[in-house]
Amino acid sequence: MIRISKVSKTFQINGEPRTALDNISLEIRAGEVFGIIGRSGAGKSTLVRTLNLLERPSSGQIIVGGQDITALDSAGLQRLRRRVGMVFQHFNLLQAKTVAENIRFPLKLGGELSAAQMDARVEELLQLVGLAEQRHQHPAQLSGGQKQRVGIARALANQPDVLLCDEATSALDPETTQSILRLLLDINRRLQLTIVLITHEMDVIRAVCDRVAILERGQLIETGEVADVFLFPQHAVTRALLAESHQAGATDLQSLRAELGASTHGPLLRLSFLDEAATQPLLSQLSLELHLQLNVLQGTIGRIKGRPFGQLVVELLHTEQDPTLLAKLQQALRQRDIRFELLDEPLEAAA
Ligand SMILES: Nc1ncnc2c1ncn2[C@@H]1O[C@H](COP(=O)(O)OP(=O)(O)OP(=O)(O)O)[C@@H](O)[C@H]1O
Repeated sequence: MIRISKVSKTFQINGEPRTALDNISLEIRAGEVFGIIGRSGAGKSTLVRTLNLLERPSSGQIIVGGQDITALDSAGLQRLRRRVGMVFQHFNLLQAKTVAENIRFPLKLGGELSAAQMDARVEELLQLVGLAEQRHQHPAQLSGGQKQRVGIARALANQPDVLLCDEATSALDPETTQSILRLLLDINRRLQLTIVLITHEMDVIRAVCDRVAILERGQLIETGEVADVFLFPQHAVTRALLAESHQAGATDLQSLRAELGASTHGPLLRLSFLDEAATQPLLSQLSLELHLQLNVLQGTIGRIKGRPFGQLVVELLHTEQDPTLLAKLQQALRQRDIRFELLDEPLEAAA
C-alpha cells in the first residue's frame, strides 16, 4: 500500500545541513494500523509528512497505492492529499466556523459534491465521530477530545484510503486518549482504512497498532509486529523506551541483578507468552511435572491490541542440588512452544 524506499531528508539550518531522515525503507500494509515511535527530534513528524508531501524527501521514493508520489504534478498532488487524510496534535480547526462547517470545508474545496450531497456526508461523519449534538457549536465551546473528533471527521471527509495521525492524542488526558484511540480503531475496522500514527507513547502503540517502527536520530532502528517488538526488543533504544513506560521486554539484566543483590543465585530466565499460552497455569504445571521451583522476580501481564500476553523473569532454584534441572526446564518450555531467553547462568558458575 505504502512503500518508503531509501528516503532521506536534510534540512538546512543557518547554512548547515541537518539530517532528519537517513535512508529509511519500510512498507505499510493496506488496512493496518502502523505506529511510528521515537524520542523528540527522531524524525517522526518529518517521515509522516513525507507521505502526503507536506515535506518533500531530499532523496528516495514513496509509493502510495502503486504511484510514486515524489513524481506528481500539482494536480496529482491535490488528488493525493484527498486520498491521504491527516489529523494533527493541536487539531488545526477553523475557529470562526461551526463543527459542521469545519467538516464541510474539505468537501467544498474538493468541489465535487452538490450542497445536498455535502449535507448528507457531513451528517454521516457527525454520526461516525459521535458529534451530532455539537454540530452548531464552535471549536472554543468543545473539549479537547471533541475537537479531535472534529479533526478526524474532517480528515475523513473525502473518503481517504490512508489516515495520518501526528501525535493525535498527545494533547489529551488519558481517558480522552483512550476514547480517541477506540474511535480510530473502530474507523480502521469499519472503513478498512490504513492508519499511520506517530506517538512518543508506548501505551498508544500497544493499544492500537499492528506493527511499529522505531526511529532514532533519523534512522529506522527496529520494525516489526507490535507483540514481537514489545516482548523481544532487539535494540537498546527500544528497550529504553519500553523501560520508560514500564512495559514488558524492558528488563535490563544488569540493573535487575543490582536490584536483587545477593539474594538470587540461580539461573534467570525470561518467559514470554502470547494468546492461548498466556491463559495457562504454566508455572504450577512445570513445578508439578518437573519437581522444580521457580521464583518470580518480575512480571507484566496485559494485552497488546487485545491479545493477552505475559512476560515473567524467573529464577530457577536448587540447580546446585540437581544440575540437570535447567536443561529439563528448557526442554519443557520448547515442547510447549513458550519463548524464553536464558538471561544468565547461576552467579556461582559465572564467578
Ligand atoms: N522545517 C524544518 N527546518 C529545519 N529543521 C527541521 C524542520 N523540521 C524538522 N527539523 C529537524 O529535523 C529533525 C527531526 O524533527 P521531527 O520534527 O521530524 O522529529 P520528531 O520525532 O517528530 O520530534 P517531536 O516528537 O519533538 O515532534 C529535528 O532535528 C528537527 O529540528
